[in-house]
This record gives sequence, structure tokens and C-alpha cells, in this order.
Amino acid sequence: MERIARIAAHLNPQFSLQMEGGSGLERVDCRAKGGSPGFKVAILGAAGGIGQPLALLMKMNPLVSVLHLYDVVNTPGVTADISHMDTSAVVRGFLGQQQLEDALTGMDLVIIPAGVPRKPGMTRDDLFNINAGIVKTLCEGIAKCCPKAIVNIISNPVNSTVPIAAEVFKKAGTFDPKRLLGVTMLDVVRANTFVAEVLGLDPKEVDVPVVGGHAGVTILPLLSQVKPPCSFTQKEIDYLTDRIQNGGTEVVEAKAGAGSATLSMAFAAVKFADACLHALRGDANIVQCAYVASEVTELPFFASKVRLGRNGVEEVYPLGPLNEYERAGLEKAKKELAGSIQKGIAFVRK
Ligand SMILES: NC(=O)C1=CN([C@@H]2O[C@H](COP(=O)(O)OP(=O)(O)OC[C@H]3O[C@@H](n4cnc5c(N)ncnc54)[C@H](O)[C@@H]3O)[C@@H](O)[C@H]2O)C=CC1
Ligand SMILES: O=C([O-])CC(=O)C(=O)O
Repeated sequence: MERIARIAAHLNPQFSLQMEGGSGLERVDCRAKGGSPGFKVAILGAAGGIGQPLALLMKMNPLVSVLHLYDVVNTPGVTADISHMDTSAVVRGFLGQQQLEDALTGMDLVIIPAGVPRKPGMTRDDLFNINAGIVKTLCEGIAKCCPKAIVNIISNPVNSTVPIAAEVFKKAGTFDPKRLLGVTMLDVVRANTFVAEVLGLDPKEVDVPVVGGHAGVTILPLLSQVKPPCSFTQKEIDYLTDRIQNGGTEVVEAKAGAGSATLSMAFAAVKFADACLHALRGDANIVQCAYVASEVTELPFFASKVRLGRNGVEEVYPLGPLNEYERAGLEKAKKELAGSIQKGIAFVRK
């Protein structure tokens, strides 16, 4: 009976609370036999369009030993489903605000895709009014329960939600700029795909730095720095820049009211989370683009290549040489970013 109770408690912490009251049973950390030691990861917004495939992919990650799935709806079903996968990570579900602290306690990495997505005709900034409050509440929980966790923010508008998270952590006295990262990986994933198409290469061989932020003109692909070294016609540069900057809108319009990118985003989020976990493990030379606290420009936050290590962001790389087209793009990006950052900061300080 005790073994069965323990397993049930992992699927639904509410069950373990009932058992504790009734029989004095303690919640024991029961890892699947053969499960390797690894990192504890929480996904907040785990029942959503991004959250579900992200949970699936993280359950397959051998670096994850414990996977906490938190949402305000549907986590029991998603957790039951994913927990049947015969990979070693132990999965637990958490439902609603009253279980947020249990979901976060002890986590090494917290990934946040919670919040509403765009519909056609909306900008990412149109999501601010709803998503700002969601991110603020979740980050207050992180500050309280796992202040040392690496935090990956996916919820839009990323250009503002990352400054919101920073302000919450500052207020709580837990802000560590190395541990807060806005996920701009999907811009890189798209840029690699579209550039590979133009060059006739396998996307795996292509590396396009994308800097700035994560909305429209703030998404700045540095096509002059593509690896392997290559050149583009002005027509190709215009086409690629426009397609990369508006890749999100392309998906929103194709989904015609049913949401925004979820599958490619889950893929990108896992690529990024996996890089963070490898870095936490101590692997060397882990470099990815991310939207972080930065001194690369005069703005307090900016996306550029960063080197990840055991403490999160170990080094923020400068932009490198830009051509005239990219310098003009940078000025436009900075202008819009400044407003979005300020809006996020003001939301918490008000
Ligand atoms: N950074 C990026 O590159 C990308 C960001 N996004 C953003 O990711 C967010 C999520 O997108 P989808 O998964 O498609 O949306 P969705 O609506 O399918 O899922 C969002 C989930 O968040 C949950 N949620 C709402 N309030 C919550 C709260 N207070 N605590 C925990 N969970 C809560 C909902 O119940 C839902 O399950 C959106 O803001 C979207 O704009 C989407 C694609 C790319
Ligand atoms: O476009 C959106 O609203 C979702 C998003 O951030 C992306 O797909 O890049």
C-alpha cells in the first residue's frame, strides 16, 4: 500500500497531503528505478499549446531527473499522460495558485510559457495587459521558493516580461542578472531555417546570430555574421530580414485565430533549456543568443550571444562588426526596445 501511495502522491501532490493527514505518510522523493541523477525543472503554463510539447520533450531529456508541470488548468491530465513515458524523469503535476510554491520548491531551472497568445491583427505588446500580471505573480513565487533557479521566460511580450521579472526579483532582493534569460531561440531557429533554404544548405550547418529583442523590428538578424561565411544579394537580405522579423506573425495568420507558434517554440525552448542544463552541469563553450541584462548597448536589456555556465550567463558577447544595413536596423530596434523595457519596469514599480 505504501509504495502505491507514494506513486500516486507524485502524480498529484494533493493526494500526498491527504495521505499525510490520514496516515502520517511522508512525501518521499521516489525516483523511477534506473533514473539517473539530474536537474529539477519546472514548466509554468505546462498545459498550454507550448507547455504540452515542451513537457513531452523535457521528459525525454536525460539531464532531467524531476519535471514539475504547473498550470491553472488541466495539469492532472497532462501529467498522467506524460508520466507514462518510459524515460527516467519523474513527473509531478501542480494545479492552481495554491500549489505554485510546491511546484517551485527546489527547482534548478524554471521555464515560463504561461500566458495568452496572439490572434491575427494583434502585436505582442497587445498581450501585455494580461501576461504582465501572470509573469509577475509567477516570479514572486520563484523569488520565494527557488531564488537560485535559472529562469527562462517565453511569455510575450518578452521585451517587457523579462524587465518585469527583473524588477520582481530586485524587489525581493534575489535578482541575479546571470540567472534570468528571455528566450529568443525561436528567432535563431527560424533564421537558421530560412537562411539554409536560401543557401541550399542543411539548417544544422547554419548559425545566424539574432540580436536585439523578440518583436518585429527589434528582432535583428546579423546576416553579415552568418556561419559558414557567405554573401547575400540586397534582395535576399530584405527577404530574409522581413521573414525572420515576421516569422511569428506568419504562424499567427496561418493558424487564423487558433493561437501562435507552439510546436516550433517548444522545439526552440527545449534547445535552449538543454543548453542551460549542459552549462549547469559544467560543459564548456555553451553559447546561445538570449535576451538578458546587458551592457552591450545603452539599454539595460538586449539579446545577443551569451556564454552559459554553472551560474547561468557567464559572459555577454558584444555585437561584433555590423554593416550599414544592420547599424540602421539596430537604431530602430533600440528605439522600440527602450519603450518596451520602460513599460515593464513601470508595471512593477507603479
Ligand atoms: N518567446 C517566444 O519566442 C514565444 C513566445 N510565445 C508566447 O508564449 C505564451 C504561451 O503561448 P501558448 O502556449 O501558445 O498559449 P496557450 O494559451 O496555449 O497556453 C498558455 C497556458 O498558460 C496557462 N496560464 C494562464 N495563466 C496562468 C498562470 N497564472 N499560471 C500558470 N499558467 C497560466 C494557461 O492555462 C495555458 O495552459 C504566449 O504569451 C505567447 O505569446 C509564443 C511563441 C514564441
Ligand atoms: O508571434 C507570436 O505572437 C509568438 C511568438 O513570439 C513567435 O512566434 O515568435
